[in-house]
Amino acid sequence: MSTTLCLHPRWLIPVEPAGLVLENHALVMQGERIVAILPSSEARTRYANAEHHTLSEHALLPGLINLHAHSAMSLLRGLADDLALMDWLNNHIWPAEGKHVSDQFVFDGSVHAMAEMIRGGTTTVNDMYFHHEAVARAGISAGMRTVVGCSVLEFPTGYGINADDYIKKALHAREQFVGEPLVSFTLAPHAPYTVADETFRKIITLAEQLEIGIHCHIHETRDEIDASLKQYGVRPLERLRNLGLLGPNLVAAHVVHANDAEIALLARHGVHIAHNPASNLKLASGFARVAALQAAGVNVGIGTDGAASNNKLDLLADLRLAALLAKAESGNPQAVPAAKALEMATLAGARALGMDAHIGSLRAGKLADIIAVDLSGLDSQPLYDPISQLVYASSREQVSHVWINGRAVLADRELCTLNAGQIQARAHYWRERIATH
Ligand SMILES: CSC[C@H]1O[C@@H](n2cnc3c(O)ncnc32)[C@H](O)[C@@H]1O
Ligand SMILES: [Zn+2]
Repeated sequence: MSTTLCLHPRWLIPVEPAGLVLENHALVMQGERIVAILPSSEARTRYANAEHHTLSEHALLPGLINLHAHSAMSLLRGLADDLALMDWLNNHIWPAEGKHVSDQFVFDGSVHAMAEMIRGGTTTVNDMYFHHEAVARAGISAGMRTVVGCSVLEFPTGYGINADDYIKKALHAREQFVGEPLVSFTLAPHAPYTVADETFRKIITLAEQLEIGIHCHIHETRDEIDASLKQYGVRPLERLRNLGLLGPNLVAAHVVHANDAEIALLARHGVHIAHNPASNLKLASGFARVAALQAAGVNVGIGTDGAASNNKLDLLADLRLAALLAKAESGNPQAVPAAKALEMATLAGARALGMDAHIGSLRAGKLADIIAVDLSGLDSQPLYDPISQLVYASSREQVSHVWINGRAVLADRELCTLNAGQIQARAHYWRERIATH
């Protein structure tokens, strides 16, 4: 019988229903699951033999879900800054990836990113990269819930040769991790400008057969739309609709540029959006119309994108940015209020991944992906509203504890599953290799 852990936080924020804050309540977990949320006093009698842990000045909430990341790109952080997307990719990132990306690079970079994410309260990452087995192994080492997005492009990158080869590698990788509780797979056609119609059709069929999701960069820049109009005579979203890609198993990363008709189209097809506010600002891609998307009923989660375009992997910072940007972009201070921002980084992400029955909120029966944020410091005072404090005034350093699938991966701000010193050493190793070649 697994041990029973009973957490007694100052504030318990289940996220579902939005805005609810429970005081004098406890959360009970057993094995990988939350088994009860009940008044603290009742928990102490009903679970008298359990391990009780008081978090007297902390908020307890569901783990954050990073809906769009390229974890291994942590090793390319700061390599090429202050550039627009296509210059950044064509002239800097793709050449560097061509030279350096290997199984070991992806494992080291992914572990590094996961350590950083866990320390900031992220418990699930929806990744998209190469060397899928290495990403999955990194997730298992970190104890992090990992959705491995298997990239598909038409051209060689050092990992695959052509679209069929990338797809073959994706299917092979997926087979290696069947039954692994923390790891799942998606097919990740890179973008409309790097993937041909025929490949999109193959991916749609395969995803349907395997019952897995699709993850794709879409409408990230104006250049992408102009190029599509020139090559295909239609904007990318119309092309993808015609191909049959739009549906509830699609996570569309970015969607910075969408007109009213396209927003209605996304809503009609139940497409999920991974909004990446920091990356969109840094690459000068533009301002996603988050308020309009949400008003139309589109589910919008939050991603960091890779550390080479963010340059941090700090979801708490980015959910604050998402809330602030939505207000400025829409001219409406009520756009994305604090509780909505928190929902975007948790439950909306879970919904986008088809995992909302299992993660994304604190509820009996769900998996125990949980974080504690210390609100005792002067930066959090005076504290009128813990959700406001979390979203508008907290920083990643305040994340004190993280459990994933019921297992402690951060305790009193110390990593439990990973060795920070070793991760640093690997980062130095890669820095030397990359900077001198
Ligand atoms: C197919 S996933 C890996 C591939 O995508 C590149 N990439 C990283 N960030 C972005 C972005 O914001 N837009 C488009 N492509 C991006 C990454 O360097 C890999 O080559
Ligand atoms: Zn990306």
